[in-house]
Amino acid sequence: MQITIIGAGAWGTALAIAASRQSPAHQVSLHARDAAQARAMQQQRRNERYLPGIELPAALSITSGPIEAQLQSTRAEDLFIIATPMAGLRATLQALQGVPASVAWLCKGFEADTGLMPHEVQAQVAPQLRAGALNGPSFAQEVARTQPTALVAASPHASVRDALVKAFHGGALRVYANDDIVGVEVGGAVKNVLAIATGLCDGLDLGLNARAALITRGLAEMTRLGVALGAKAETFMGLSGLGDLVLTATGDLSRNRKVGLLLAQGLSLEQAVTSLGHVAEGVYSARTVWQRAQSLGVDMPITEAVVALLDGRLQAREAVQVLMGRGPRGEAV
Ligand SMILES: NC(=O)C1=CN([C@@H]2O[C@H](COP(=O)(O)OP(=O)(O)OC[C@H]3O[C@@H](n4cnc5c(N)ncnc54)[C@H](O)[C@@H]3O)[C@@H](O)[C@H]2O)C=CC1
Ligand SMILES: O=C(CO)COP(=O)(O)O
Repeated sequence: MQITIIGAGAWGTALAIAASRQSPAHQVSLHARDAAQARAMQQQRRNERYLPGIELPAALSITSGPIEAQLQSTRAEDLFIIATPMAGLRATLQALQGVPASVAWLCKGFEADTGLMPHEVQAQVAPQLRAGALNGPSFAQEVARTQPTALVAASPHASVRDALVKAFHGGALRVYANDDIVGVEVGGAVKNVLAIATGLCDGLDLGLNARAALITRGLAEMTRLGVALGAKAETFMGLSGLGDLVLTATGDLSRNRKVGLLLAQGLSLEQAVTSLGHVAEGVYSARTVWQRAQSLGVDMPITEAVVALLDGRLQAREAVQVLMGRGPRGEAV
């Protein structure tokens, strides 16, 4: 099986390492958009910019240049992984149009301009692809260090789910299959917005009770949106819902949580985003998640407060007051 990972950021690099270790029978290549970065990785056998301190396996090949050049000999049993942020998904899918292989993306968000979920972007630009998403609670650094991790392979196509399991399941990685791609993608997008909120909550020292309340009520609003979009409610109790929400909201490796912590310290959004050196998708998807919820009549008060904060319409403590000032209601989702 040829596995081509497009995007040499933290997560693409970690999964390329994991796939290389998984089986000598798999040929794995990691494609960087920047030729200089690719050359540095080839020489140093590390990705110091995005995943410092981790050795790249000798069998992993590093490429760059137009991806179209690598598509000619692609077979149905091969796998392309799109490891760019959401902002790069549309163009990468366009480049992969017509490949016979399975395709899966790793990005977690709603497209900033259109509000579309990743599989909806694919339906627009490359509807003939056999495609899906690989999600779940998974910090790149831990996967690269071979720490135990469970992922979820989501696709309406059994062959795509199977290709993802074949490529990554084994050793320290477990890959569960799920055909509810809407639920998996809503979980992945909304948990980033909620992680900004919990980072803010912890940065303001509001306490453990407040954090538990945010996570639980965040899960309720994530589920409401997902069900309104056609997802199964039980998906939100799984790896891409509760699992990734708990990880990202409480784990200090999260870039989205860090944005909340930095905003609470008084940094501007621009200062917070720049200081990360990595993408924090919640910053770019919060507004579209909120707009999509509004268009469906779904109540998402935590997301609404995060959007007001990111837009500069509310200060951190005012956002807390708005949430605490809401009237009483029943707990049911
Ligand atoms: N880092 C992690 O632990 C995890 C990240 N993800 C998701 O995977 C996606 C990628 O995340 P990371 O690798 O961590 O990001 P990163 O910030 O470490 O790296 C981003 C990579 O994408 C490239 N890139 C940036 N904008 C691009 C564009 N418009 N077109 C093409 N390439 C572009 C950059 O050159 C870089 O190689 C995000 O959507 C993130 O939410 C999902 C699970 C875990
Ligand atoms: O999606 C992730 C873990 O599953 C990574 O979260 P951050 O993008 O917030 O670091």
